[in-house]
Amino acid sequence: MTPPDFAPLRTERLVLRPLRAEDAAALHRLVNDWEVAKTLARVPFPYPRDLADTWIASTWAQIAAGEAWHLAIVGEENGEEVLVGCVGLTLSRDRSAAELGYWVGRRFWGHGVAPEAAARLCRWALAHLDIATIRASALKDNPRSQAVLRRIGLRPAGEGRRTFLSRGGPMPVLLFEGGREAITGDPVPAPPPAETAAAPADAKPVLLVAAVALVDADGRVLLARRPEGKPLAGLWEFPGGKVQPGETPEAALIRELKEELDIDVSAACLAPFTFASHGYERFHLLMPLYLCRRWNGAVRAVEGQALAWVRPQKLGAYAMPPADKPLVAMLRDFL
Ligand SMILES: Nc1nc2c([nH]c(=O)n2[C@@H]2O[C@H](COP(=O)(O)OP(=O)(O)OP(=O)(O)O)[C@@H](O)[C@H]2O)c(=O)[nH]1
Repeated sequence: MTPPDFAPLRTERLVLRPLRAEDAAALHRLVNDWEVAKTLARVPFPYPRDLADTWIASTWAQIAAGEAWHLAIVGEENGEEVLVGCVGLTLSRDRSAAELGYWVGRRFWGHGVAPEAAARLCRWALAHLDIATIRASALKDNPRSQAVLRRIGLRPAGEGRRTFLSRGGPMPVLLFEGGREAITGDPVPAPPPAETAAAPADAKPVLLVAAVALVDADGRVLLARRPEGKPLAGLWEFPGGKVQPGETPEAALIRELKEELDIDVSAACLAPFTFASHGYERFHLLMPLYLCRRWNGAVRAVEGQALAWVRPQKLGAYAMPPADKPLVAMLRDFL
């Protein structure tokens, strides 16, 4: 077997990449340490050397099957790549959630490696997999790991018991979970204009976003997937974006469609259809939705975002921001 094709994920200081057969010795050295093994559910102690080889091969099979992504966390020391730990996500049976796990070699503790690596993998997963939730657990006697989970945005979700191979039986754990809002952030509001300074302290700014349902000759609607790095990454939405100060919604759409999809649209081809008015946690979204059946140029994902032409009846199968739900129902009825 060979390592699967998986483009490494980079952070400021680390690279997350599939494990390699040559990592086995270093992996064994780091994980065959009671202080590390005692925090891990599926790791025996002592850890047999040949288990490292078997486990590495099993991670390749899981990535290839799209079931779990256990990656090496590597850093750089004196210009050389060094294995620091591992981070992984395993899909739940119904594939709607993934379980996060990680460990860091003792010599690398205290540098924020675990939150940096775990946050990166979670953001990747929410943007690229069809999951809505990330779950994790940490031993009750492991406050350091609990702090990591809180730091990446997961929230406490009760208590449970899990079998720990290293401890020889079930142990009490704290459960954590979080969705897109918690991990990739609530969409960030535009700063409120000066006139709203006198508004009540709890008033949310109103954010004006223009969006469009592009409809092709077969009656299919274009959805774009919010790319990694944006709030709510991984959700599917109608192309569009924030209306800038001094811009009309139509001008904003014409600009966004050129920037995001490389097509030219004229204001005359943007037919007002309906709007969304939705209270997010930190702002209120007001989003006119236009219909457009004519444009110049071939639709192209300029920002590398995934695109899908979707039949109206199939729109419900795509996870979309909560504001879009009523729009989808109206589109389905209309088209
Ligand atoms: N384009 C678009 N935005 C939507 C939809 N539904 C929805 O809630 N929104 C929200 O509207 C806001 C649009 O912001 P955006 O981040 O896409 O806008 P933008 O491209 O101008 O942002 P940027 O320049 O900051 O990257 C986000 O908060 C997004 O979650 C939708 O169907 N299409």
